[in-house]
Amino acid sequence: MRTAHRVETVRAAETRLMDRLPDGALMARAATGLATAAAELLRRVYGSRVCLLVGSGDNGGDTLHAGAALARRGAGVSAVLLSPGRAHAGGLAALRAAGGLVLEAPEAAGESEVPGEVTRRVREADLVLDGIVGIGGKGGLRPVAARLARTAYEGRPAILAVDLPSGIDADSGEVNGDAVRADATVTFGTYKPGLLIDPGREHVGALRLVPIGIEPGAPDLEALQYADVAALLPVPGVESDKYRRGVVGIAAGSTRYPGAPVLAVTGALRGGAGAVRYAGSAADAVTARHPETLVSSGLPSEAGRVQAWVVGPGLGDGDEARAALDDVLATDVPLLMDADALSLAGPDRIRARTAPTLLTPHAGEAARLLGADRADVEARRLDAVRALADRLGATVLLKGSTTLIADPGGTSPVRVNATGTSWLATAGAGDVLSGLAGSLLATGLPPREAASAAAHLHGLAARRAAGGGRGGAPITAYDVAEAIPGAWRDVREG
Ligand SMILES: NC(=O)C1=CN([C@@H]2O[C@H](COP(=O)(O)OP(=O)(O)OC[C@H]3O[C@@H](n4cnc5c(N)ncnc54)[C@H](OP(=O)(O)O)[C@@H]3O)[C@@H](O)[C@H]2O)[C@@H](O)CC1
Ligand SMILES: Nc1ncnc2c1ncn2[C@@H]1O[C@H](COP(=O)(O)OP(=O)(O)O)[C@@H](O)[C@H]1O
Ligand SMILES: [K+]
Repeated sequence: MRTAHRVETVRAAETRLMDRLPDGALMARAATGLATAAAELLRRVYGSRVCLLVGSGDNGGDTLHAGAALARRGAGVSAVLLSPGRAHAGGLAALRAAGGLVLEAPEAAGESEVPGEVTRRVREADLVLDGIVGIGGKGGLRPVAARLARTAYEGRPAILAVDLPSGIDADSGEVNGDAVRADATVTFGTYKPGLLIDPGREHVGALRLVPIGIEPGAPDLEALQYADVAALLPVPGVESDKYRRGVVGIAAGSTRYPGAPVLAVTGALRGGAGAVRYAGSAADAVTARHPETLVSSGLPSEAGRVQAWVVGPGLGDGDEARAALDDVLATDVPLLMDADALSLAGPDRIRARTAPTLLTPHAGEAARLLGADRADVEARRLDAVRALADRLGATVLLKGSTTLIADPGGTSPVRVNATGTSWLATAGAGDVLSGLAGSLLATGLPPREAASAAAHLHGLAARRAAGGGRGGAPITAYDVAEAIPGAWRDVREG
């Protein structure tokens, strides 16, 4: 499990530890880890050119100390102080003692006064360390810092962010204004939520944790790793039969959208349930693709027993859709609500449910349920997913470039899934996810676990289908569904 903690929690843990350690010990640990990561990025430290962007706080202190360590190993290190009078004194002394050069580009003097020497040092460095601001930062980059960051992208240096890319919000991943875009980030003690949630996450690059000994306790955010997901995935026992494995029902589709239920069924068939029932008007399309599906065209409750229902993909908003929705809302089996079902049901009827309920909105659907703007939801995903789970009294999986999963009540950490790829932004991918998650619900997993396992597998499947790494190729939602068994095997085999 990868865990992340909010700034408040990190600071409290830091205070507890500092009471037991000599002054500067934590910064020394952070700086050592940072210098090691910088050296790996540089490959050859001796003779390399390193430029430090240094703000007024301890983030600048870490950076100056790491710069001193690199200078002692033969790098040519220059530090650009953005608040010359307030730069970390110990770090500055260490850098000077190691032969580093100190330059100034005061924020107060403004963008037009940045000395040419500073611009040149940034542009021509092999590596720039972003020590402008860390967990003490508020808002986006100020103008001089923003300009130097731009100079770095336009030049040749690799950019290594210290603790977090300056300008992103550590707790939420919000980016208000300019923020550093790093090739790599070294974070100290624990991950910060903003490093794992978009839009902040897009600025992070390769992420590395340097342990410094803090014990921050229960996390605010967690990301499941292979072993965590493997422990959740149901495996049939020798005595299993299709009913004991769980039956999932899909209430989806309409004459206008006959394809969505096919995709949901495709995901469900690969999600661990022993059988998939389909209820709706697209039975012919479903059986044409999946003859193994148990289909019916009447109301869901007349289709036979299931252990979980999925309602919504391609349902439309006609009378049949309303009837199917009313029918499944009245059942007491776990229910996954997606797409049209979310807007048709509305907040009050979702809140009224007492059986386990999982909602899988994308940002637009979440915005409608919250009465907010889509852009606001995308900018503040963590707040949005928590608010939605609390207001609707249901588990919420918020889709998008970062998938977040929250239970109501705020007592358990929000889960984040980052196994996906932007190739997953393709029509119908959400329908596959709803079938997959519904299938896992039917096997007996609680909504939070079913949602986490489904999001993880779905993202991995997309990567397998698209071809991993930095490349990849366009994929269809069907390709994603077909790649689920491979992703499942990868997870179980570690
Ligand atoms: N906690 C730990 O366990 C450990 C923490 N460690 C390190 O300490 C870091 C936190 O240090 P910190 O608290 O001194 O805050 P930090 O982020 O350097 O900057 C705050 C200053 O920046 C300023 N400022 C604010 N917003 C700004 C902006 N947008 N643009 C520009 N400037 C802005 C603001 O001053 P202002 O100019 O607003 O008066 C404020 O004074 C942490 O990230 C990690 O690197 C490690 O050493 C080891 C253990
Ligand atoms: N940029 C992205 N990176 C990773 N995953 C993404 C991205 N954009 C969308 N996704 C994922 O793709 C799926 C799209 O679902 P959805 O928006 O419901 O599409 P549809 O309604 O067409 O099925 C979701 O699982 C979502 O998390
Ligand atoms: K930083």
